[in-house]
Order: sequence, then C-alpha cells, then structure tokens
Amino acid sequence: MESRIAAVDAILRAAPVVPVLTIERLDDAVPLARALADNGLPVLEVTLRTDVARAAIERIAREVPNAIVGAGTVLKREDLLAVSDAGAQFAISPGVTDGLYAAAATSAIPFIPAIATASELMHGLDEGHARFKFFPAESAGGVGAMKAFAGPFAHVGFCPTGGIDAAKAPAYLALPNVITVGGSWMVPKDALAARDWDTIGKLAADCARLRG
Ligand SMILES: O=C[C@H](O)COP(=O)(O)O
Ligand SMILES: CC(=O)C(=O)O
Repeated sequence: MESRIAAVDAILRAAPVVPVLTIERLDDAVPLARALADNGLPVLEVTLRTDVARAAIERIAREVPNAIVGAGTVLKREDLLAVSDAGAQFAISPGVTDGLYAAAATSAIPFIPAIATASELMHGLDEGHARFKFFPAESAGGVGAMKAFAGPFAHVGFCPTGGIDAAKAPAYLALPNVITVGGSWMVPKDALAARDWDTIGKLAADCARLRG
C-alpha cells in the first residue's frame, strides 16, 4: 500500500498543475503535449471523452519522453485495462465505483480516484487509497472544503479539479493537503483549434510558476 501511495505522489508532485486535455484531432496530441511538458507541465491527463483519446495517449507515451501521460475520465474496469495497455502511466477518474477499486488493486499503473464528500473519501481510505482527485472542486466546496478535510483526514493529499483557473489555483496550492491542481484553462479551446502552441506554452509556463 505504501508503495502505491509513493507511486501516486511521484506523479502528483511532478508539477503544480495537471492539464486536463480533451483531444479531438489525433495530430494535435504530440505538439500539445510538447507545448505543455516543455514549459514545465509534464503531468498530462488525456480524458477518454473522444474517439482518439486512447491513440493520443499511445502517441504521447511514445513520442514525448518528458511527459508523464495519464488517462482521465476512466469510468470502468475496462477503461483502466485499456489505458494501461495504451501506455498510460496513471489513470484518474471523475468519481469511483467498487469495480474500479477492484481493478485498481491489480492494475499495472497507479489509479487516482475522485471523491467529493467525506463518506466517499472514507470509502477510498478503506480501499487503501490516500491520494484523491477532488471533483468537481469549485462546486463541491472549493478551498473551504479542502481546509475542512484537513481536520479529520490530515494525512490525505488531493488534486482538486473542476472550475479552477489561474486566479483560483494559488489559494488551493497554498494548502498543505493540496499536492497539485487539475484543469483545462491553460488550453483555451480557440488556441487548440488554431494549433496556437505558443499561447498554450506561455499559459503552461505561467502555471509552472504557480508553486515555487
Ligand atoms: O470536466 C472537467 C475537467 O476535469 C477539467 O475541469 P475544468 O475544465 O473546469 O478545468
Ligand atoms: C473530470 C474528470 O475528473 C475526468 O474526466 O476524469
């Protein structure tokens, strides 16, 4: 169990912000990953929300060695197995099920479940997890909820995600129980559509400076 937590920590501690990526065009995967990883955001969450997501993970894993590519929107056991086969280095979900916890127990890659309440968190602790996505962060209580969780669950670390932007991120990152934050704000839809890697790279560099 300790080694599983250490494996998740190594990923979550690698950057102050985890870009949450929804890739529609496979050819965007590698230049997008490079724009982010080369500007200080190596940990990438490619959501399984598009037809090309799995192929995008494969390409990034193969062609962007300085990226730590993971899969997001992992909803069921089959997703976890498929992304592990595709070369994802971790998997992360917007919620969690008993089926996913069971699959995670034997998965080749670390799994980071998401919780939004104290009861969900306690279920995760029972399953041997101690690092969680907090989703949807802003609407599930935001910074106040993170501060409150630090009382009874002082040893638990979080990656708040959902509704966070450059203005909101610093308040989360100032908390001792927040390891990193997730979000999509550094990849504006218009910049991605225009393949404006310079703009995305600059926004990524701003994120990388958020802590330290
Ligand atoms: O579905 C939301 C993603 O997890 C990222 O959240 P965001 O677009 O609010 O930053
Ligand atoms: C939203 C989110 O956390 C996910 O798609 O994995």
